[in-house]
Amino acid sequence: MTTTDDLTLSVSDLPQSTSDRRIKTFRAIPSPDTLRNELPLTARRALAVQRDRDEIAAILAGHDDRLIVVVGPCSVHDPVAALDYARRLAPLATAYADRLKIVMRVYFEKPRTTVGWKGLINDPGMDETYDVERGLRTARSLLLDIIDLGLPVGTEFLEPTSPQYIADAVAWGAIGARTTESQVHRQLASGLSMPIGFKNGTDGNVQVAVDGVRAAAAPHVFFGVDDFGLGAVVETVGNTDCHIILRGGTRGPNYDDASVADAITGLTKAGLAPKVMVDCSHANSGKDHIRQAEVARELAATIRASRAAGEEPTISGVMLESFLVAGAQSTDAAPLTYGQSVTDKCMAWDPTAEVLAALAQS
Ligand SMILES: O=C[C@H](O)[C@H](O)COP(=O)(O)O
Ligand SMILES: C=C(OP(=O)(O)O)C(=O)O
Repeated sequence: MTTTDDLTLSVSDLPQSTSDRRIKTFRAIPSPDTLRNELPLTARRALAVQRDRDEIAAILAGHDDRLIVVVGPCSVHDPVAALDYARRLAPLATAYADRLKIVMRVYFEKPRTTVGWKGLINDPGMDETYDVERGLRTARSLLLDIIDLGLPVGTEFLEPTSPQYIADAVAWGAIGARTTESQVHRQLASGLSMPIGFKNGTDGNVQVAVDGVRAAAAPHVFFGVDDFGLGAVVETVGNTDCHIILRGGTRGPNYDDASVADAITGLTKAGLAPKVMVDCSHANSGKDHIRQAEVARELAATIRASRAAGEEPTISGVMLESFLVAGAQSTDAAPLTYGQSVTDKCMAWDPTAEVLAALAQS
């Protein structure tokens, strides 16, 4: 816009636009409503999601003494392999249903320490073509297929507006270590319809996760988009089904008895339920997939000891990074190994099944 004051400027003084100087493009994508209508949740699936959310919330509140186990790949890059994994997991979820609440990890958005592949929604081809529309469609379609196998799905919420496209199908969510202190993510969690776990910070700080749980329990007003993709002011009621996840940190693991007791003290002081989920991967395993199984067995022994002593275990959930094939490969491996992670190293299927059996016995 030009004002009378600007008329004193010579043409050579006129600036270029000061907006969007570092934006290459804006690409339109379908609205959440369009995608949800194209790939509907259906009443039967919605009933399953609601039942799973309620059961998970009851475990977190101490009203159900089963153990939540969030298990699956670090990230989904190949929906066929993810569904293959889900077909193996579903019978175990049924077999152990009286002792474990198994939730499949179906992570589409990856927070990076610096740069790297940001997940299937952002770049489904893993080739820097960033076909986000395809990524959203593939992600939603996979979630529906997994629900149809009878498995609840868990995912990390990273982009503040992507939940509108998939969250109706999600039974449990996570806010990661790199975003647990972010106001934007705490506000987001306050409006999400499922229980949400806040990871401790990458430096091992657990208080930031406790603060995240408290912040998410409160109502918030913030910027967002509505179901039709229009900018909107979002008002939430707060989410009281949140909990913390111990994932270790730069100073080492934090799943030992003393660290768990410290975390419980922090939760109690904050007036929150004395329950934690423990991530057996990340800094609790030194990102060593073999070590993950050992961590899980140690946790199974701790839970068993609490029960033997007549105490209610404070560990109400366990997380495992697991895929069909052990370890990890680079996103540009050619050819890619079917069923192997392209982000963090994962446990293979057989040790995963053994660990699930050990957890069920705890
Ligand atoms: O869980 C996955 C990774 O630990 C997380 O996304 C960070 O990955 P990066 O350190 O390889 O970027
Ligand atoms: C990124 C993850 O973990 P964290 O936030 O604990 O690093 C993850 O669980 O995929």
